[in-house]
Amino acid sequence: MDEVSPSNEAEPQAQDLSIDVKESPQSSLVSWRPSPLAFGAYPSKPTYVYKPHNLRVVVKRSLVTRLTKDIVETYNACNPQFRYSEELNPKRYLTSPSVGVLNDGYDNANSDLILIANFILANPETQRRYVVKDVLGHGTFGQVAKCWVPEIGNFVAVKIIKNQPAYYQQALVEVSILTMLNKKYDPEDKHHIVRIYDYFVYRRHLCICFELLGTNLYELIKINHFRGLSLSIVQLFSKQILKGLSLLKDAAVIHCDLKPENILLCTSMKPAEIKIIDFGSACMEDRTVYSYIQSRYYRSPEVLLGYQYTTAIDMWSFGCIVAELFLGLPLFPGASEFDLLHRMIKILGEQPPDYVLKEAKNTSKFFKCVGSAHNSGIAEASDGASVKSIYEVLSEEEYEVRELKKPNIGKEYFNHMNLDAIVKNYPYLKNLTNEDIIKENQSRMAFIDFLRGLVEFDPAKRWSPFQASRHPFVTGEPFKCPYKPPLESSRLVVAQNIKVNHHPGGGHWFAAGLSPNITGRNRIPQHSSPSFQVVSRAHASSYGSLGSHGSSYNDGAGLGSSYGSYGDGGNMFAYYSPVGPSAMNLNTQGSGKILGTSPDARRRMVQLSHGNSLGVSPSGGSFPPLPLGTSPSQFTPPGSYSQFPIGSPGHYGPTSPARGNIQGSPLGKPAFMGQMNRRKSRGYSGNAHVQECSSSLLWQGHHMEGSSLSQAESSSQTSNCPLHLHAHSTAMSRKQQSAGTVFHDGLPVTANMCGSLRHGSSGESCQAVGAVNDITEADLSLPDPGDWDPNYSDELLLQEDASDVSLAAEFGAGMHLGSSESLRVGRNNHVSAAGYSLSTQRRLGAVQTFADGEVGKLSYDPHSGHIRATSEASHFMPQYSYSSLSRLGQQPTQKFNHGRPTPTFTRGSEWHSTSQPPNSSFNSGPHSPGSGSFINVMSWGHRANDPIAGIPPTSRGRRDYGKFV
Ligand SMILES: Nc1ncnc2c1ncn2[C@@H]1O[C@H](COP(=O)(O)OP(=O)(O)OP(=O)(O)O)[C@@H](O)[C@H]1O
Repeated sequence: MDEVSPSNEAEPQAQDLSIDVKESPQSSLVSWRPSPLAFGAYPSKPTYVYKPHNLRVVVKRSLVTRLTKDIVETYNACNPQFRYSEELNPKRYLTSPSVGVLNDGYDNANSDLILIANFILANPETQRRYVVKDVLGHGTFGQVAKCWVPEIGNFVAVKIIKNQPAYYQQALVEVSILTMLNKKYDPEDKHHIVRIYDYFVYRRHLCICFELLGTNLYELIKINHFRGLSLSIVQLFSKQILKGLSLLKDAAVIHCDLKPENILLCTSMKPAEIKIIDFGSACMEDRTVYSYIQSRYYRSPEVLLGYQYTTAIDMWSFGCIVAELFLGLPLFPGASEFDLLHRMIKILGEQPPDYVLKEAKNTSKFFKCVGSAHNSGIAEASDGASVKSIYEVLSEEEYEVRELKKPNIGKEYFNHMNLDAIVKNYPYLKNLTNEDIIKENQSRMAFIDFLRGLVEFDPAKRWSPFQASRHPFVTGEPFKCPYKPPLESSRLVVAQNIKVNHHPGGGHWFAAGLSPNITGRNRIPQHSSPSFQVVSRAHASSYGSLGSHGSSYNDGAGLGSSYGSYGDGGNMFAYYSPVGPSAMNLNTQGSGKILGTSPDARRRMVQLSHGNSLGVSPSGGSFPPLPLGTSPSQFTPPGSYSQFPIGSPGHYGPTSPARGNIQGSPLGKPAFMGQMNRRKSRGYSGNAHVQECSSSLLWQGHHMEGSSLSQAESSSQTSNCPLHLHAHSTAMSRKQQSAGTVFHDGLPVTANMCGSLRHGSSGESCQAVGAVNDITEADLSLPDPGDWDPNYSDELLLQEDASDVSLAAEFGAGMHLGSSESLRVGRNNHVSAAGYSLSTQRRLGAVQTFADGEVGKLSYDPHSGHIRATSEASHFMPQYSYSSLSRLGQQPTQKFNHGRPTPTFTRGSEWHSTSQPPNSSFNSGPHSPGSGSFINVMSWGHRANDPIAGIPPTSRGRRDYGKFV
């Protein structure tokens, strides 16, 4: 506030008398020093003279500001003996646990770099500094920190990968794919794919620098109390996601983990913009090595059934996401794969086509054959109408007999178990006029038709991003009749090399796609659907190898170990060398460095110089590229040298590393299992995870029972945790007093809908903690999506979300990717062309710390819901996520920002287990919890007044695979 200050002449006296003296902007630049008199007796009369002609406007700093900003001087004024020492400052740890046990004490037991506030990550090559300010999230791969870049004057997000070779390897895939997408396919940043700015190795951690984004769509739904968003917002997001997906299709990249958590709001865009993140599971379309991909709720039928998959699986996930955006709840919240499939069949009123079931490797797990062999192929008539299939889905009992275990079945959320009815009967906003309702109905009809083209069982009939983007729901054209998509051209992908220079390992990349020396692998497999029409054309934007040889991750010191894998069209090789020279910093005689070096000369890869090594396998074809999508599991035990065939997509026998004859993992068997689990059974339920794992994991030729993991999980999941307590105490439950929307003649008759929240008691919470493993959807209740806030507006919600976030959009000057190319990074920004290659020298510590014992102890971390290796009790360390609810000006909620993965259904667990299911379009059927009631009745719908603390602060537990590090 501007104030009038005394004259200049009087100022010195005034300063002597009080620290509350007014300062001019100029004087504030001069360091203010409190005088000892400031703490003396207050003078009885002013000692300065008021002279009107010397009046000037000054800005007054508050007493608190001065005392705290200049605290050291204040202390000195109080006590001249006081000496400030930075070392004595208490550290604000951002990583949990914060005890350094690995990597010379830099890493915790989870191999995460221990971060404290203002920790500086530095790119050793460019000297660019990233000052860690907060942790944004946690994922399988490590931590994502919000960092300030002083050089640029802006924030970025830095993903700090765990210091383990498996994660390092896979993170390199993310770097390479994202680099390719950014540079080659989307140089102008128009396709809603996150921008990658930089990457480097710091204290043995690969650090990947991204543009800073905002809240993810799951958090957005959560902030909205799991009420769906309006169709106009769903349309807006759909359009943008489709842009991203069409880019991925052009680039022949499958994201493999599309879900609301991996779609983030941009921080500064108006209208709201979103971007797709997390390419850590992505793979090239012709390198579909893994059979267990996608988070369960968003898992496509072909992945579930073990059929060959393409970019079409992302379209399925996309369909699930848009449905969830509208409904506020997942469309197929399967507690197990069996449950997932049954939900799909029920809601869609169909089942996968016979041609898929005939070839899929898991068909017998879920279906029985009820027709004769000669009937095969008549599952679909020529006019497209389905005829009786020769396959019938197993009942629960039949499944149990076959698999010797009961399938996990989740709660049924929807009263109406078919897609059309679920959407049509979804509660309307209150106070809509008749005209609004008619419009809404029309939009819903278009939306249903849109969804039907996405969650289509037949991958060959499922719409492509291009086809979907022409749908009236997206274009906004009037919807009159079922949409007939334009004919989609298929493409012949032409191999072309893309090189990502200056890989942190030094030099050439391991392959991230095709290599010219791999023949016959650069064609996207076509589905053999009777209805699929292919018009082949040359692909304008061809893609190819991002590199050409295997990789390893290793200490620079001679005692390090080297890991690597590489493959070709028919085989994939993996190797491990316990004493291999550093793969990350070995220089060959040429300009390049070696990745994947083994002490065995036969396995050593010769690095070709950058200039001429595009797409060429480094050793004359002996070490063909590592396919994108490398799994942490691709490591072999010390000294071993394994080989397992890759095969083509869709051939899953020995194709997946999960089924390969790898002899073991340097991380230890449990570690390997944990890593495999990441790939195997993403979803929510820990039980389901174990179940899925045990049913299909083959390792060393044995059937993996999963029991050890199961035991580990269950025995470790009983730990109490204050956070959990908190989470449950703030969990909401609901009671829907009356709700229901009857669709009648196109117009809904909206019943009186209201609901309430209550905070669970701590006693209940304790129980819930103890039984965390038992928390399944069946125990959970729902928020009431029917109890709408008449004042609610999506736009307001989005505004709120974006309002408090530091912007990264201006970032860019000087940020660069690759070595010599100018790259646009983020909107409005250009990166400089200054090259940076990364020094990968391990300056600190000589030996990589991957001892079996360190990773072999499983425990359940109730903070995060992760199964993790622990060596000691984790710290109870609150963190306030940048995307946490506290950003909305609410009571900050304690947040352990470990990210989403959890072996339990944490999303569901956010609701109180005794609450009553809604009456509206949500079912209280056989799997629903019984009746319950809200205590402390609170209005549910009024967002502005909602106690945000009532929303559980827990991180997003969205996967069911065990976290193992
Ligand atoms: N660019 C970004 N800006 C803001 N937050 C981000 C950004 N990238 C990641 N995050 C946050 O960090 C979390 C983890 O990131 P990400 O999904 O990339 O990690 P991950 O280890 O690959 O996770 P997953 O376990 O899903 O594989 C995200 O959910 C998000 O909350």
